[in-house]
Amino acid sequence: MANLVNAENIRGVYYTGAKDVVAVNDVTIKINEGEVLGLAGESGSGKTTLGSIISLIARPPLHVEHGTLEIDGKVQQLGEYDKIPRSWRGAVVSMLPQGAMNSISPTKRVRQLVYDVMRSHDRKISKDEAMERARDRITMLGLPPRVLDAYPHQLSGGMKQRTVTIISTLLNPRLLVADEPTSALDVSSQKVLIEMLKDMLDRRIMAGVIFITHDLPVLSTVATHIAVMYQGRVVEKGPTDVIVNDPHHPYTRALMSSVLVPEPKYSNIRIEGMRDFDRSEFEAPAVIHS
Ligand SMILES: Nc1ncnc2c1ncn2[C@@H]1O[C@H](COP(=O)(O)OP(=O)(O)OP(=O)(O)O)[C@@H](O)[C@H]1O
Repeated sequence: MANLVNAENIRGVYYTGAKDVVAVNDVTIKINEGEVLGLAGESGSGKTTLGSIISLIARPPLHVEHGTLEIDGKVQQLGEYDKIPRSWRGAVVSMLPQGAMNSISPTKRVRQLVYDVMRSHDRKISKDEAMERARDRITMLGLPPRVLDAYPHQLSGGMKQRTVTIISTLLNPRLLVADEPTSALDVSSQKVLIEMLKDMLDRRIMAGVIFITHDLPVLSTVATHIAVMYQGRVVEKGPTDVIVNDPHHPYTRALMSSVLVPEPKYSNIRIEGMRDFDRSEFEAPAVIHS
């Protein structure tokens, strides 16, 4: 499969005024076309920070000290003094932030949100054209066109999340970074959203996805590959079945054994809290499976 994304040597630090927090520490990840890379790791391990840097939306107090992002062979330096072309945001890489469905303006109908997104990229687009394109996309992905006329509160949680996902990909980004898109949904709405994301990939609406979640069972159904983060670093990365069934790094093994709905291989293992471990154990070198 063709290479889609090379994100290399990314270092992101929060300058807090007191002690700086190194949230992403020299991380390199690669994604091929058609892949869903799941980012896993405990709270605070740096998943959201890495996602925001790759989506080009890092803002102070977060500073990108260095890193490069290559998408489809085009290279962009990510350092804070490097100018990022407007055309990359939303159109080359788009982020669906955590809680997006609850942060959309309650006073705007979906059609207005759609127009705002389309217009941010193409100042000349008419309302009619924006609506026509959105209606086509919404219908193609199995939602009723009436969602365009709805206010956010009129949609169910699952419908709202599917709608914001569609809006965030209206510009056909090459890469979608979705941060905890399923965490506020019930199990059946999670399933529908995951099916829609897969459908969008099949239809080439986007060419690859970074899917950030705490939820390892969800990740094993959606991700083709998983990268496990621990204290700002990727400690293990590989195909999903290898990470789930044969993890090598001690932290990945601990993370997998903490899953409450374990894979068969883990069903007889005592569930161990992360606090039972000596953290120095996790300082083992990163394991990258091809
Ligand atoms: N605005 C901020 N200022 C200072 N430190 C921050 C800020 N935002 C995040 N951090 C710190 O950066 C580190 C990485 O946080 P991040 O939110 O990226 O982790 P995460 O793995 O996404 O966690 P979660 O799963 O809880 O969202 C943590 O130590 C966090 O406390």
